[in-house]
Amino acid sequence: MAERFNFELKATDGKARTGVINTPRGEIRTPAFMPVGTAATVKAMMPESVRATGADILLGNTYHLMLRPTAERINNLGGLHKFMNWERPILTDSGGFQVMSLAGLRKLTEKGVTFKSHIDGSKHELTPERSMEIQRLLGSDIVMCFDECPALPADRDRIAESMRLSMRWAERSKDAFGDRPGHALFGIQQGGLEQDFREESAEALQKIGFDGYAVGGLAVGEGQEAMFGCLDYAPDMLPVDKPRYLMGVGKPDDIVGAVKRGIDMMDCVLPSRSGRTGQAFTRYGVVNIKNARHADDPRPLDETCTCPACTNYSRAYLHHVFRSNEMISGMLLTWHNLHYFQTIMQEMRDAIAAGTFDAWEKKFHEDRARGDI
Ligand SMILES: CO[C@@H]1O[C@H](CNc2nc3cc4c(=O)[nH]c(N)nc4cc3[nH]2)[C@@H](O)[C@H]1O
Ligand SMILES: [Zn+2]
Repeated sequence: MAERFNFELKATDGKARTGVINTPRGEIRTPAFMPVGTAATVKAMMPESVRATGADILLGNTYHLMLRPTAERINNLGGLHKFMNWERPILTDSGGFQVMSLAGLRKLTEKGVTFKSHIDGSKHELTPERSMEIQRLLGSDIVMCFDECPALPADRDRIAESMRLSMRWAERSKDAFGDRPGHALFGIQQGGLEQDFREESAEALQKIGFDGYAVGGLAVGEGQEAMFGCLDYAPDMLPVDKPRYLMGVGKPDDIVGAVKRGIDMMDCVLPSRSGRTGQAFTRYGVVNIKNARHADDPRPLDETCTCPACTNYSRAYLHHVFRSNEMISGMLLTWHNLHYFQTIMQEMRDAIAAGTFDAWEKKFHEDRARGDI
């Protein structure tokens, strides 16, 4: 077990990279996809099932856990790993993004954000210092700076002002984080879709110095073309020897495009959230299992998939349990989706190591064009 946190680049293929992040709680193979475990659970999944899909690390949320059951309670009970029975690495988001997307009555000042809980209306405050304290109480292995993520579209002045606030908060986050061997603090690049602001943000973060760097401010409704346009230059502005984490992404083709552009880590609610609604991601495209055409289909969801849903059940069964709103429906489809996302991550890690990423990407898109699913 590594005592400290370090990133080893193993191979590159074009801009795509594969490597390993060594942490005291185990290694993270990159490029890595992190299932989202917002309220101390990856919804509908036991932790051992999450591990069985191939995940090395999962994501938790400062915002949700500070409201319920509170970071202090989790700390008193031994920390988030023990609390949720996941002993491998956990990355926690810092709360600012979730406050802006979930909380009510928000007031943003230089100090931080005050807001009302979306659960019970109680009043709370998040600052860089409080966010660092919460993530420390949780026992998070990878801590995110407290930042502000502006909703797009926004005008340049708004984006610049927000990015510069986030850079001042990054400095305060680093000061409050202190020196914690074996724990990492990641800075978050902001700047919207403005190349000059992205450059200014990357320079500001590197002057402060972080263990990893996230590309923030994306996957906020800008669309894939605009996101890829930004990813054509933003990751290159970040240190080559540190992990690069694209927050909140995404659909399978978003993930492949991000890895192609030099991203090492991603997280998204999509596979779990859509699994609960009956939307299955397969090698050949998306299957909405509630559609009547699956009612008598004896085939598995995806013949190439080795997950429990595809190994032991027919489309007809999955269709039935979704139509009858049985709990097993969300469990099986969430497991399948997370398994599929981890399968493409493993295939990309192998392809980059073999120098065959372009050929792999070509087949990835050809398979999805088949359409007869
Ligand atoms: C596709 O899923 C939908 O879209 C959102 C994912 N998109 C996203 N962009 C993000 C940006 C940031 C950021 O700039 N800073 C911090 N600290 N955290 C972030 C978290 C983010 N998540 C989900 O909420 C979901 O509704
Ligand atoms: Zn499957």
